[in-house]
Amino acid sequence: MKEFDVVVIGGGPGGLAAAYGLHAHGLRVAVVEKDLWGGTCPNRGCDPKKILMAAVETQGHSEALLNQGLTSVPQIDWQTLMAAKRAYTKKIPSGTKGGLDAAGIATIHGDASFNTDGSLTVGEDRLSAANWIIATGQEPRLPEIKGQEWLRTSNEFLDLDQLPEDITLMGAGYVGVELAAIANAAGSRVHLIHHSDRPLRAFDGDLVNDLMDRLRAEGVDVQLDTEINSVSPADDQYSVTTAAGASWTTGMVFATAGRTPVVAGLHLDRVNVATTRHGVTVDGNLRTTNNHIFALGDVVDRPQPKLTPVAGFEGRYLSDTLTTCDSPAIDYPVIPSVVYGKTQLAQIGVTTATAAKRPGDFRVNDLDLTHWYSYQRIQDPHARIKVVINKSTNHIVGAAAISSEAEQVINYLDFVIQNHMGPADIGNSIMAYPTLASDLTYFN
Ligand SMILES: Cc1cc2nc3c(=O)[nH]c(=O)nc-3n(C[C@H](O)[C@H](O)[C@H](O)COP(=O)(O)OP(=O)(O)OC[C@H]3O[C@@H](n4cnc5c(N)ncnc54)[C@H](O)[C@@H]3O)c2cc1C
Ligand SMILES: NC(=O)c1ccc[n+]([C@@H]2O[C@H](COP(=O)([O-])OP(=O)(O)OC[C@H]3O[C@@H](n4cnc5c(N)ncnc54)[C@H](O)[C@@H]3O)[C@@H](O)[C@H]2O)c1
Repeated sequence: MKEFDVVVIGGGPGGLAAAYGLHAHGLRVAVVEKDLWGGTCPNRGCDPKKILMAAVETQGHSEALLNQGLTSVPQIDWQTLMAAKRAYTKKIPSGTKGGLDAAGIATIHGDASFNTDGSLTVGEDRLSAANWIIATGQEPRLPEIKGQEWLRTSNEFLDLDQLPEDITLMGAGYVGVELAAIANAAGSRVHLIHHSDRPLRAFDGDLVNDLMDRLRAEGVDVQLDTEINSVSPADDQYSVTTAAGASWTTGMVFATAGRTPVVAGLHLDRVNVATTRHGVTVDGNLRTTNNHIFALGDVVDRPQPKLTPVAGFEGRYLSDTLTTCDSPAIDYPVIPSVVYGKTQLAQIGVTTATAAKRPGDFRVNDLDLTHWYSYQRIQDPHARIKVVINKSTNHIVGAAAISSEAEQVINYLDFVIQNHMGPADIGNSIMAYPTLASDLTYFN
C-alpha cells in the first residue's frame, strides 16, 4: 500500500492545479492519469483547437481586407497545419509528467478505481490517502442512433491526417460550431446539424442567430430543427438520414452532441459518492457525499460552464480548502465564455435573458459596432455587443458580444466587472488609441 495525504485522480488542468497547490503546502501528493498527462485541454481540446484556429482567424481577417489592399486570401494546407499542431501536442504528456516528477509529486499511470475499504487500485498499485480528489473530466457523448459505431468525435477531428471534402457535425454546441469553422475554412463542405431551433442555449439568442447567419455566409450548411437518425457506410463515404427523411452522402460524421462525465470505471458506489447524469454531486466546498472525497472540473455536476480556467480555479480552491481548518464555500468570479471562429461569440456576467426578466434592475445597451472605427479598420463583417448595466450603480455587470475580436473585448470587460469599475474609473484611465480597449469608454 502506497500512502499519501491526497491522491488526485485525473491529470488534466483541474487535477494538476490542485496537485501543485497541495504539494506547495507540504502535503504528500500523487496524481493518477490513465491516458495523456495534461488531460483534455492541451492534448485534444482548447490548445490544439486554437492552433488550428490561428490559421482560420488569419484567413478570416484577410478575406475581410480583400477589397482594402490585400490581393489574395491565404488557403489552408491541412497537412502542414496538422504537423504544426502535432509538434505542439506531442510534447505535452512528457512535459507535464516531467514537471510533476521535477516538483516531487508522485505520478501513477493507469486506470483508477475505488475499493470498498476506501483505498484505490491502479493496475498493480494500491493507494491509501487521507483525502481524494476526483478530477476525471468528461468525454464525448455518442448519440444513440442507428450506425452509432460510425460516429467520430472531436478527439479524432483534432488529429485528422486528411480532412474529408465533406463532413457532417451532429450538434451545434461549442465543439460543433468551432469544428465547423475550422473545417469550412480548410476547404471542406460542412453540414452543421442541430436537433432544436436554439443552438448554444447559454448565449444571447439574437447573437446566436447572428452567428448562424455568419456561418451560413461563410459557406457552412447550417440545419436547425433537424434530427439525424441514422448513419451508414456508402462506398468509402457515409449516408446520413434525418428523421424528416432527408439524406446526403458525407465523408465523415462527427458526434458533437455534448460530453459526459467520466465516472464509469471509478466504482464510486463502493465509496458512497453520489452522481447524477451531469456528474459528481458536490456541496459548496466541492466535497462529495463522502467526507474525504472531493471533486472538481468538468466531472462535477454544477451550473458553471465546463472550462479550463474554471477547473483551474477549483483546483486552487481545493488546495487551500484541504490545508485550512475552516474554509468558506467556493465563490466563483465572473466567468467569460467564448466560441471561437472567424466570427467569435462571447459572453460574461449577467446575461441579457436575466436583464430582460428584471427590467427594474438592469438596462441593456445593444450596440451595432460594425461601423465603429475599430471594426471598420479591419472590415469586420458583423460586430455587435449587448452590454448589461446595473441601473442603480451604472456599472457594467454583463455583456454578450459577436465579432472577430470578441475574445479580447470580453476579457477587458472581465476586469471591469470583476473589479466593479464604473464609467468614471474607465473614463479616468488612458488607454492606447485606437484599440479595442479604448472603445470601453463608450459602452455605458
Ligand atoms: C474540443 C474541445 C475544445 C475545448 N476548448 C476549450 C477552450 O477553448 N477553452 C476552455 O476553457 N475550455 C475548452 N474545452 C474544455 C476544457 O478542455 C475542459 O474544461 C478542461 O480540460 C477540464 O479540465 P479537467 O481537469 O476537469 O478534465 P480533463 O482535462 O478532461 O482531465 C481529466 C483527466 O482524467 C483522466 N481520467 C479519467 N478517468 C480516469 C481514471 N479512472 N483514472 C485515471 N485518470 C482518469 C483523463 O484521462 C483526463 O486526462 C474544450 C474541450 C474540448 C473537448
Ligand atoms: N471555446 C470553448 O471554451 C469550448 C470549446 C469546446 C468545448 N468547450 C466546453 O466543452 C463542453 C462541451 O461542449 P460540446 O459542444 O460537446 O457540448 P454542448 O453541450 O455545448 O453542445 C452540444 C449540443 O448538441 C446538441 N445535441 C444533443 N444531442 C443532439 C443530437 N442528437 N443531434 C444534434 N444535436 C444534439 C445539444 O442540444 C447541445 O446544444 C462545453 O459545454 C464547454 O464547456 C468549451
